[in-house]
Amino acid sequence: MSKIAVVYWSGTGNTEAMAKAVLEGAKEKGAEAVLLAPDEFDVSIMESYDAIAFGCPAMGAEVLEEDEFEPMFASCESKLSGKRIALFGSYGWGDGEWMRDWETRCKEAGAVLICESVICNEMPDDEGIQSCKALGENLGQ
Ligand SMILES: Cc1cc2nc3c(=O)[nH]c(=O)nc-3n(C[C@H](O)[C@H](O)[C@H](O)COP(=O)(O)O)c2cc1C
Repeated sequence: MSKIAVVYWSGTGNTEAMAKAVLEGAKEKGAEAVLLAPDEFDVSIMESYDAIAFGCPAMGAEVLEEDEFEPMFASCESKLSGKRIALFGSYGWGDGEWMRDWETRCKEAGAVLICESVICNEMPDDEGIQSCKALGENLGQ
């Protein structure tokens, strides 16, 4: 059984709704999957997961949330090489620049992005939830 971590930050619940759908998708594929906040995850436990979904909304000016998520993610970055990951998050008024920059960062760290990232404008609609579930299924199989 594969072990999946869904590590996310959410200020107003939009990315949280996405994370829950990712979790559901991974579990439906038989994976042992857990939802974790940034303070429950760091590089020291990264190795114990077969794959990781990272979720964070666009914050600041097209960046990851800076107080909790960014330090956690930065600590993992040096160990991302070869790691199977997927990214998701909600945004407001932008065009997804934060996600493009985040993907570039992951690729430069050598991570294996196993599927397309999922971005949703504010609260995910049904289609967004289905895309998040599919992301979880990809990770879980
Ligand atoms: C401080 C702050 C900064 C934000 N910066 C951006 C941004 O740069 N680009 C964007 O598209 N949305 C931005 N947003 C909008 C959020 O990404 C959007 O509301 C998202 O749905 C929040 O997700 P959450 O409910 O998971 O916290 C910002 C929101 C806040 C509160």
